[in-house]
Amino acid sequence: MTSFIEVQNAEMVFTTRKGRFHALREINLQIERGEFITLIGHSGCGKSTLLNLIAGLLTPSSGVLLCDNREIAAPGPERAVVFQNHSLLPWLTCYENVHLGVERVFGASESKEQLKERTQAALALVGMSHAIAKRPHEISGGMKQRVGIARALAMEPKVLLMDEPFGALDALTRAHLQDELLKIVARTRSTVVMVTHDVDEAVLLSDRVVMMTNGPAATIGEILTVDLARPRLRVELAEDPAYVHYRKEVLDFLYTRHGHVEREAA
Ligand SMILES: Nc1ncnc2c1ncn2[C@@H]1O[C@H](COP(=O)(O)OP(=O)(O)OP(=O)(O)O)[C@@H](O)[C@H]1O
Repeated sequence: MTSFIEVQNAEMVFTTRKGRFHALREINLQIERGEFITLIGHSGCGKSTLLNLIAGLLTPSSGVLLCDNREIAAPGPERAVVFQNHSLLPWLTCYENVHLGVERVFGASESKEQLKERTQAALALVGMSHAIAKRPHEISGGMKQRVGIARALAMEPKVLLMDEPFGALDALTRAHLQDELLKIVARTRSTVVMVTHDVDEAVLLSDRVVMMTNGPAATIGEILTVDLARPRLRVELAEDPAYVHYRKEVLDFLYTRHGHVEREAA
């Protein structure tokens, strides 16, 4: 039986002005429904490339990707993407930004009232009901990111793909949104694949941490299963020996076994 998401022998070779660049090699990954997966690795190793392959924004040079037994050949509403820098349309209100996605997915099958309810419910889920009439420039970075998450969730995607969604935020806002995301995902039971640079974020959120080797021709080095009970509370976890152990495993992989090439050369 195949898993919910299957990446089978995926290779990614980019054609650049300087020639061919082999970004990813032999990527094999199985993700089950409802799993929270993070992709971690040094800058430039190919995390976003792998996420974009799953999103259908890129096509692999060879290999196959499947979602729910169908080949991923293009982007689709069942795989919503949240980027690091929110991608809200600046001339639309928060409500309109979310409604746009809702209309695209459910516009043909549901009434205007139902679309409105979906939009309002998604904004309520991320605690943004108070700002529905505001435009992106009138709200903070953390709030914009929440609206971006609301837009993605409102489309009821089977998979939520997130590329460093909290990377541009200050530490406190980031921690707050991580906690919110944990609660939302517990409610929606979404399957999530998230790119991160942050070891604590990876361990706190994930069922499995996919650790990538350095590029070029990067691949999956190791996969760490994080067997910590949910709900997870960051303050309690900080001193939990199991959490400390998982964190060290990821740090060892990144800085001992696969230290960044630039540092090694130095
Ligand atoms: N469209 C493209 N054309 C050519 N090379 C590309 C393209 N997209 C990515 N690359 C190269 O592929 C490699 C992997 O890039 P990618 O953005 O996936 O890495 P990343 O791990 O997400 O990096 P970061 O953590 O810095 O965001 C890099 O060397 C990058 O320069």
